[in-house]
Amino acid sequence: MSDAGYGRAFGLMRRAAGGAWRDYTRHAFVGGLGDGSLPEAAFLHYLRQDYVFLTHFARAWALAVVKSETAAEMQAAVGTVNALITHEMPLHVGICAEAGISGKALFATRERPGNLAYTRFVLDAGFSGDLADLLAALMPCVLGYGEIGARLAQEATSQRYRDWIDTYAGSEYQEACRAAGALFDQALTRRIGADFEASPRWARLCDRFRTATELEIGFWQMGMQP
Ligand SMILES: Cc1ncc(C[n+]2csc(CCO)c2C)c(N)n1
Repeated sequence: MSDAGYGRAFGLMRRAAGGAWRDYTRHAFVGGLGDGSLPEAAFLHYLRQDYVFLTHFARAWALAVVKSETAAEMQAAVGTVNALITHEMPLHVGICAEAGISGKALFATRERPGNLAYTRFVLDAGFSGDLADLLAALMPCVLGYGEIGARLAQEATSQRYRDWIDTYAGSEYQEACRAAGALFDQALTRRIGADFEASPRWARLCDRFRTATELEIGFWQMGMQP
């Protein structure tokens, strides 16, 4: 598969991540969303953990505002902070409420270690590095879900998790992925030059991308263990 139009840096890092990318985007949890075999208890457990995840993910995008060097970078980052807090997080609250999980129970969710490791890894990439480091850690999440949603929309054999699939396969999210990929290319070009692979920083940036990808695999794994 190509980079799905999510930009040049993503295509290169995705390839450099090797089997980890495949294990993330074709995990058994993803297969269960597509064929409807994922137990509801696992899905709801995942959603509750994901709510906590999004809280810290919004903090990481807020850090991207802090680490921005241009108005365009600031605008892209703050737009994502806003989308996360005003759209994505209430969506989780709504789905959980429909399933009988109150806001109080959702907000009291205890964070699993793998969840904690992932978001604090991303935040640390930003605290200890620049916007290139931070975005390398953020991209597997943003673009991986875009790729998974687009594929499941074609291949799903069950309607059970159709709403979840449609959220990520939809044109609005796919457009957000193309914008994130463009931001990533521009931020890297500004900081390491246009010949990404020739930069002395490239290997380390690829490492951050791969580690975040491995932490996504761990997140699916956690989702299957309510
Ligand atoms: C574990 C986990 N990984 C990725 C996503 C997807 N996601 C998180 S934030 C966001 C919007 C833009 O940053 C998207 C698509 C998720 N929900 N949970």
